[in-house]
Amino acid sequence: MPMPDIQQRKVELRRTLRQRRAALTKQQQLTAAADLQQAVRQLTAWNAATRIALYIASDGEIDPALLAQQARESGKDVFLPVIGPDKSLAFALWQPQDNLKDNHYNIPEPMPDAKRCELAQLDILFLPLVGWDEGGRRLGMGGGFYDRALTTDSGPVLVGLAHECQRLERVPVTEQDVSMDFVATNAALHHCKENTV
Ligand SMILES: Nc1nc2c(c(=O)[nH]1)N(C=O)[C@@H](CNc1ccc(C(=O)N[C@@H](CCC(=O)O)C(=O)O)cc1)CN2
Ligand SMILES: Nc1ncnc2c1ncn2[C@@H]1O[C@H](COP(=O)(O)OP(=O)(O)OP(=O)(O)O)[C@@H](O)[C@H]1O
Repeated sequence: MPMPDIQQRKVELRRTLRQRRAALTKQQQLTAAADLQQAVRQLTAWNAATRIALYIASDGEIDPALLAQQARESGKDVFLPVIGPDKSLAFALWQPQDNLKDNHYNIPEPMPDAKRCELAQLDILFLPLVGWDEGGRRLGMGGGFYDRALTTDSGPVLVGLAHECQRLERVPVTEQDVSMDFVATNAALHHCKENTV
């Protein structure tokens, strides 16, 4: 399929899936966020991890705030994505008392002076996403931020966080799209690596 068709298809799927998660009630969101913890606890890498990155939920995304709290309680450092002027993505330390500042997309991020962590030093990277499939293919918000940041093979375990209702039969991807090792949802931990072709 030529590239423009894939991009167009992604635009349509984003619209559908964003509407679907926006339709979840506050109560459904709270239940999903609580249930997400069961799935994440099944990750082998979770117990030993000392540095993890996640995100501040926006636009109906499943909320990893409880995970952040749990991580800190077990002594892990929690990092958040910070968008650079060159559209790069860095990861900055997020401590509960920290003031955050809204980025261009009105998503709060740590201040510029917050301690950074190299991607290679993270143990687990939890990714926000709009759509996912069993093969670990990821449809994001369309900025390409994570794909550009994840161009090297070595790095953290990549775990997408999502509502089960954001699942697609197959996410259309290009060569630049980075696939995930796992997807943790409100219903299960999906192991993706063995399914990728
Ligand atoms: N919670 C969260 N944080 C994140 C991401 C994410 O997907 N979720 N990102 C993942 O990459 C980065 C931000 N990427 C984003 C890309 C587009 C839009 C967005 O709302 N786009 C609007 C157009 C806004 C505009 O350009 O003014 C839209 O599509 O409607 C939001 C975040 C870094 N932080
Ligand atoms: N490694 C890369 N190098 C340069 N450009 C890239 C790279 N990866 C993605 N892009 C570009 O970024 C744009 C958005 O890509 P895509 O639609 O895959 O974003 P996304 O994964 O949905 O977004 P995000 O990761 O921010 O949630 C596309 O124009 C794509 O070509």
